[in-house]
Amino acid sequence: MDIQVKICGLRTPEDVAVVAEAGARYAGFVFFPKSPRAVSVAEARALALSAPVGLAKVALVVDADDALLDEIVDEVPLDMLQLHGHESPERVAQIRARHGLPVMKAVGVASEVDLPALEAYGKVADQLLVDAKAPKDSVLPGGNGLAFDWRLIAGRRWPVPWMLAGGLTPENVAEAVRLTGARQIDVSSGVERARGEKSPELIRAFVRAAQTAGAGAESAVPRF
Ligand SMILES: O=C(O)c1ccccc1NCC(=O)[C@H](O)[C@H](O)COP(=O)(O)O
Repeated sequence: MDIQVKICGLRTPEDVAVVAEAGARYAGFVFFPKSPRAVSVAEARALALSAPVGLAKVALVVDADDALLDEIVDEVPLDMLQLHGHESPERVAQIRARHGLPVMKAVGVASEVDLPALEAYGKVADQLLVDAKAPKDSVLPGGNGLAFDWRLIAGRRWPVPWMLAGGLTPENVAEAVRLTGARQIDVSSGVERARGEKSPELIRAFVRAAQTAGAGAESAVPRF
């Protein structure tokens, strides 16, 4: 089973190069001013232009208005928009129609009651990001390095591709893949040496661990 990895919160051309060399599929740029990983539109443009072919560029926004989205989409060569705020299903559909880019909607999960939202967003988004719900007092709606109970989604499937996120690390990603059956994995805090600062060693270790977990899962499937 091929596991696709997204590394989120890249801020330097070196981050982008390491992520690509390590074999990740997606690179995420955060447009949320309060984040230690925030980049400006101009910075994101330079980062996206430095990305090699095959590395998909994702813009992460939080309840962005049309003006900001227009600016980002006009300036930054992108492959996907990640909506990480309280965007309603109607707003997701509107953004998708307006910008002509695939849209991934992040949904925070802490308990069973959060799961129906995944069904609702699965009808309007191109992908889902199944993430840990941010604590109420958190400044950041995501990227807090917190995991949720993966057993909540074990065996569940949605009508669109989805990524697992929240508190993943090189050490726990194999168990997360085993429990959830995720084929796409997203990480930010777990590959940082300091808040907002990516570690090349941790990025490489994470991608290796995720891909090894995927290969293990494949070999468990009987071949006839
Ligand atoms: O990373 C941020 O600073 C951030 C800010 C605002 C909204 C979302 C943000 N991050 C989301 C992510 O990086 C990931 O998609 C995901 O939540 C995993 O984060 P982590 O638990 O840190 O691995």
